[in-house]
Amino acid sequence: MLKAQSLSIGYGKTRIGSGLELTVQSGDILCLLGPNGCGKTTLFRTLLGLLPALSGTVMLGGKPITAQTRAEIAHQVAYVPQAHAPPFPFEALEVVLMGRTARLGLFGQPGRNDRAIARNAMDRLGIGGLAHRDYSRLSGGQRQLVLIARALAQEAPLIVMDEPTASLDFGNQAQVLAQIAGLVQDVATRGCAVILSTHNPDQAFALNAQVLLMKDGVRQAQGSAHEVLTDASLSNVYGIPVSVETTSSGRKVCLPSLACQSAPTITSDALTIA
Ligand SMILES: Nc1ncnc2c1ncn2[C@@H]1O[C@H](COP(=O)(O)OP(=O)(O)OP(=O)(O)O)[C@@H](O)[C@H]1O
Repeated sequence: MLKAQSLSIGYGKTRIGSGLELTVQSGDILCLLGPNGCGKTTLFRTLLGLLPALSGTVMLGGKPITAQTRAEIAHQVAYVPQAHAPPFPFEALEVVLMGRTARLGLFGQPGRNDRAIARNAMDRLGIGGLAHRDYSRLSGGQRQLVLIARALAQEAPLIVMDEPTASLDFGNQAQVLAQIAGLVQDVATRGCAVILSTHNPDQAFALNAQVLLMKDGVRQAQGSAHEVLTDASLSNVYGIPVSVETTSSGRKVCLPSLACQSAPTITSDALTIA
């Protein structure tokens, strides 16, 4: 489905990361973890063909992504960005219908089938009641769910989500994680795959995901959450003592030390918090 080899990422002459390798197949969940500024969004933009790789290759559906049109890419991969308020007012349903764009002709208008698919996607996420609300006036969490519904309406076999739970409340975080788990198992979606970034390593355990743990644009560890997320690797990447514990129900959780630390450093050439 998606394969990246020897990938260097960045902006013009500014290299943000290098030596990145990943393969995603139907039914996979790949979780990108790493500190602020380590290059997760830059990697996403490169994998989506929105940003040229500085070197290396991204193959989507067996073809170089650079050789494919936006419409071809959109048939294969949907992107859920972090939610921002748009400058123009749209109904939430219209935003979800935008997921159908690549399936319409050049001047095509969404038809009854497209509307049904968009409504289904909203119902599936429990936000059918928001269909006619002004998207720009929804809460951050509601907007995030609308963008996830837009990706579902796109019916692409791979969904890339940039911090999909960032602005969601506790309950909606669990709901979205459950949807992600359901998507990759669901026969109706023919076992799609999901790549997501998160700042919460517990989510990688909850999803039983594959993990790419990054720091300064470089892979620190890669493999199943259970192999990769250890006290040592998390402490190293986040610069604070972290302990991975197992709950009485057998689930693993990551507990950062709250003892006073020296100031955390945001990686790369980004800010350093004093
Ligand atoms: N358009 C750009 N031009 C140059 N540098 C950029 C650009 N956008 C981002 N960067 C830099 O690239 C680095 C990686 O940023 P990126 O957004 O990929 O990190 P991230 O891991 O997604 O961070 P976060 O977890 O905070 O969202 C940062 O140092 C950032 O300042």
